[in-house]
Amino acid sequence: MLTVIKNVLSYLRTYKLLTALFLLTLLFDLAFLSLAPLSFKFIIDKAVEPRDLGYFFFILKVLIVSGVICLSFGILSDYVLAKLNARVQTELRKRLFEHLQYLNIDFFHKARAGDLISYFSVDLPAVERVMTAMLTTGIQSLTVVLVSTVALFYLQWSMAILILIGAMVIFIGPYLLGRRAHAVNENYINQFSQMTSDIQENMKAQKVIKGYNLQADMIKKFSARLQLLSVSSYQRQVMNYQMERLPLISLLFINLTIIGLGSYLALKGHITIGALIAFFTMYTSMGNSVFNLTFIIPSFTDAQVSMERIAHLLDQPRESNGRFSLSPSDDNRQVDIRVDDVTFGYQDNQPVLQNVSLHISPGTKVAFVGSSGSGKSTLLQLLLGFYDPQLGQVQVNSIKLQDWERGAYRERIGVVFQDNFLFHGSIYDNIRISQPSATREDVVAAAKQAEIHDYISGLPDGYETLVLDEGSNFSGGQRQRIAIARAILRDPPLLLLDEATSALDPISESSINRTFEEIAKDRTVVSVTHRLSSITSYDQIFVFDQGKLLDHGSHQQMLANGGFYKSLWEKQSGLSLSQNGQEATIDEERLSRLPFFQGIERSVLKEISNLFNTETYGVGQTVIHEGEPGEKFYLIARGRVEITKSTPDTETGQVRLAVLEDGDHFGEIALLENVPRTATVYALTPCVFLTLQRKVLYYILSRYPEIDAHVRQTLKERRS
Ligand SMILES: Nc1ncnc2c1ncn2[C@@H]1O[C@H](COP(=O)(O)OP(=O)(O)OP(=O)(O)O)[C@@H](O)[C@H]1O
Repeated sequence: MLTVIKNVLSYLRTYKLLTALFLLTLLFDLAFLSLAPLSFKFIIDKAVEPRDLGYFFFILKVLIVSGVICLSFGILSDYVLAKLNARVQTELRKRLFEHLQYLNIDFFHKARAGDLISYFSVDLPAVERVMTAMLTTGIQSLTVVLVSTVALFYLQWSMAILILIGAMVIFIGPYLLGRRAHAVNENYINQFSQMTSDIQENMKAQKVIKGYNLQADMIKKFSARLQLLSVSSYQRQVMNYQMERLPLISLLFINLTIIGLGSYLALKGHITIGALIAFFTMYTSMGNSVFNLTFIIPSFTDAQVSMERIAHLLDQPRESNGRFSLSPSDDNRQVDIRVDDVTFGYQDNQPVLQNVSLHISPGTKVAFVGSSGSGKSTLLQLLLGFYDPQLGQVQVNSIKLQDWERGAYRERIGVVFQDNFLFHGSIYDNIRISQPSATREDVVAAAKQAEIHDYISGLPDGYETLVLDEGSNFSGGQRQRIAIARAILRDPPLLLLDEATSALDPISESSINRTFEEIAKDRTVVSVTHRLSSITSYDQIFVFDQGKLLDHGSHQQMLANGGFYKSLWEKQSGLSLSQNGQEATIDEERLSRLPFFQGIERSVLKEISNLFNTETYGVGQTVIHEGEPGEKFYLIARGRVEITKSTPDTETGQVRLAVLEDGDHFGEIALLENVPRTATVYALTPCVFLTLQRKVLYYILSRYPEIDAHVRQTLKERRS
């Protein structure tokens, strides 16, 4: 409890003047509440006993005047407390939000979004509640308890029926204020939930925000939101206090009535003075106040937990930040990157990149390729400064990345991810977010370059069309083009592309690749991709496998070198897609590289290649269900799938076996016999498959008994 009180006092320290004003107004309020019983002494001694009606009315006037004065101070104290609360809350919210903007990206991978939101929706309100409870009920009840403890020595109580009637009067005020209070509360809840949505959006957008160094903009926008929330919170609190105050006013009336009526009755000799005093002290009874105090104890418990959580969040490390904003030889458009013997893992002792060294010269186009999970995206994230290497270093323009002021470095970067975040707002704002100083013409020019201008212009609201639910009202390709326009508008010397086209259908993909070719001129481009055909013209290709850099060079050099790149290339070549992406074909050369078709005559392979069908699947669709009979073989012409198997050992009941992509195949046992599928296959991206039915294959092969036997034998061997 002491920690909570200490914390609340520390929050109030920033607002010394307001706090002092509040305490002063509260003092007047309390003075009346506590000292009112003393009036009986005067009434009894100076008015009732000597039966002096004139003096009685004088005391009554003094009581009414001081009552009104104290009531006014009480109302003033409500306003001051509401302001104080709104300020402290705004300050705490801002402090937490600012801190979140600069936390390591790792924090957001580990934390659950809902948990983060609850700092704002649960913890801060708990702090607010305890602050209010402390400054109102806490101080008041404590004072009354102290005073009434002394009074109890003298008093006894009666006239309970009048109290019951008074209690009914107490509810009339809140009833009358009900509708207005409801509206004010509704407005507050609306503002609050909008703020929660903004925060949730912000958390999801951390990559884009960090990539484009948007923290300051985000804080500014959030401050504007807080301003609105602060006003509605202030109104709500004033209303709540009034709702609480109304019964007090009623109580005051009852007090005055009792004092007046009781004294009058006593004056006339109808009741005893002792009964009158006992009745009055009912209102300030210790029991009541003790009840009030016990009522606020849970809020202390809640607040203690919440304050610890908030302190823990504020203790989380921020992104490291250096002091260099310009290198000595900087002309702002040249970005020279050296990765020097870098080892990195998300967890200690589990390196995802091992001893990687490479150089990216200014103005060149380079690609990171390799098998899934080989660390390509991780290296790109190191280049973005999202993580620091555990060993070795990344140097930009001969300066260690950690020594750069992160903002200054990221100002030079344009980044397009596979999934790009679109903020709630217009398309125009979504593009302009990367360059707030851009004019409308600049935005339109960027949209034209990203080949999305015509589409936007054709929408009824054009550039003002609202992006709903993170962009769900646009296709993957349109969202991607908006993100590309965003990157182009920034005109960055360094363009980072992380699987920027893999979520797209083939038509969108090839046209976006042309766009990239266009915008890549005059800048350094680093592209992570698994689609080799899109990077054959790049200056350098770096090939990764299991966290190690295997090879690098131009496409031609690496084909000549042979090795892993050549096998990746061969896996993907020989597969073609029609313009509309609906028809895939495979040539005999590629077929002959499938293990069970090796050594078969080209003419037969040509016939087999014509037997393949094309099947397309959308993201998340199941291609094969575990346990279902299998009669088809699949070859991925384009796309990425996940292979999972059911197991009782994991929470989800599934274990991931592999991720396969362009050129990979699965389900070959189905070509041998009709056995149940041993795993489930999901499409991770839009997929185009070439499929071959067992029955169709053997119908053709029945004409070539030798080949038929060879294929069956190879499949049998591969199965065992
Ligand atoms: N935030 C993370 N926390 C923990 N492990 C991660 C995280 N991101 C990636 N990994 C792991 O690091 C390894 C490399 O992942 P990375 O995404 O860099 O590979 P990649 O070559 O880009 O693969 P892909 O082409 O499938 O995206 C993988 O084993 C992956 O599971």
